[in-house]
Order: sequence, then C-alpha cells, then structure tokens
Amino acid sequence: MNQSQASEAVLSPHELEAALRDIGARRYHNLHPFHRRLHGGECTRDEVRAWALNRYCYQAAIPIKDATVLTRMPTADLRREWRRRIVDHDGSAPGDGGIARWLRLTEGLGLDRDYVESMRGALPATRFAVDAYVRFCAEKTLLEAIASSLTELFSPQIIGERLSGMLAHYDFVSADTMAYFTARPPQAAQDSAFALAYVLEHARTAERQQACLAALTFKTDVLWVQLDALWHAYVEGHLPPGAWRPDEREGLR
Ligand SMILES: O=C(O)c1cc(C(=O)O)c2c(n1)C(=O)C(=O)c1cc(C(=O)O)[nH]c1-2
Repeated sequence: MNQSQASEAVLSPHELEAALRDIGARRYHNLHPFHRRLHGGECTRDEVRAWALNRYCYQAAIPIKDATVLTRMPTADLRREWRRRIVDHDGSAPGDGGIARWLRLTEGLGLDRDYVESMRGALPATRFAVDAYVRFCAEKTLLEAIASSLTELFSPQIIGERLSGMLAHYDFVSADTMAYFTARPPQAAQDSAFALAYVLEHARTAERQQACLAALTFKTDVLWVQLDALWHAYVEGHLPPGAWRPDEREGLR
C-alpha cells in the first residue's frame, strides 16, 4: 500500500501497529549519529556531560507532560494506569525515582546539581523541543497525546545499547551512575504496551489513525532535533549564547 492509499484506508489494528513500528524503524533517535558516537565510545567527557545536562530537561518535563495528560483522562482506570508514570519519574520520596537517578548520572559526570536543575546551560533547541512536546500533549486530543508516547516502544533497545556501550567505553561512568538505564526498560515496556493497546483500540477511523501516525512522527522529531542541536554545539563547536561552556568552570562541581 502506498502512502496516499494508506492515508485514505482504514487500517486493521495489525496494519496500524505495523505502520507505527515502521515510523520507529525509520525515524527513531537510535539512528542519529550523536547516539552512535555516544554509545560507540567516541564522545569526549564534555560531550557526555552536555548530553546528560540537556537530557535532564526532557526528563524533568516528562512527569509534567504526564500530569497534563492525566487531567484529560475521563476514567479512574485510565488515570490509575497513567499516574504510575508520574511516580516512576518523581518517586514516592525525595531521592527516589527517575529524575533523582538522572541527577546521580549528572553528578557522577561532575556536573553541579543546582546548575543542572536550573536548566540555565541547556541549549535553546532542547528547551524548545521539550516545551513543544508538553504543549502537544496539552493541546491535541487525548488519543494523539497517548500516541506521541509510543516512541517508548523503541526505547528499551536503545537503552540496552547505551548501557552496555557506555560502560564498556567510558571510565567516567559506572553501573551506579548509570542506574537510570537499568531501571527504565521494564517501565517503558509496561507503559508502551498499555499505550499501544489504547491506540489500537481507539484509532478506528482513517482520520484518527493518521493523527496517531502524525503524533508519533512529531515525537520522533522532538527527540531527533535535540541530538542535532547537541552535535552542532558540542561536536562542531557552534555554541549558542548562554549554553554550558566546557572551557569554563560554571556548571562543574
Ligand atoms: O533513552 C532514551 O532513548 C529514551 C527515549 C524515550 C522516548 O523514546 O521518548 C524516553 C526515555 N528514554 C525515557 O527515559 C523516558 O522516561 C521517557 C518517557 C517518554 C514519554 O514520551 O512519555 N519517553 C521516554
């Protein structure tokens, strides 16, 4: 089926799932050269710091995004399922949860915690991309918001590659500082299985199906553009004003 036929036809759940997975196969950020560099051991320590510092903005925004999605869910069953995501990131007590684990990584890389949390040194493109994702989930339909989370179908594999690649190649990370990535894949698998089942059940018209495919495409752009910005700034050395500067002490512990 070519693209214009696909845009008119109602897909079976099986075809819709295949079309969603095809977007991942063609557009997910595991294909980005920055990730190949990061996982293959070619990044400098400062490039890894810049990646972790910027990625903190994404991590910090995810529970805010999920809280926004939660307010739009009409049933207790849905909300009960979705609120687990917020707990996964925020934890149930200080020092617990995904954001705290991410800060263990940035601290292990020698970055100052307050500086990371302030997001002052993040690239403008990172902030814009993350903000666009939160807004997308607030403004589009609930179905599109849920569909946009489906990049998580593809994250366990890239996280596995990252964990083994970074531990093998960099002596400045450890199993302890990389703990975020040990905890995340089972959560992502559970979250994406639920989101996929929801999308397959609720996207039954061609229009809704196309909206879901567009939402997932949008999300792959959100992830991709963050790595483009990192490459431009830290591999090619075109630092935008205000971004963290490896040659200065600010931001380091
Ligand atoms: O390391 C990664 O490559 C990666 C990718 C993604 C993703 O595909 O959106 C997420 C995460 N990690 C992640 O850790 C995470 O908590 C997460 C939440 C979401 C989401 O859209 O709700 N994506 C992701």
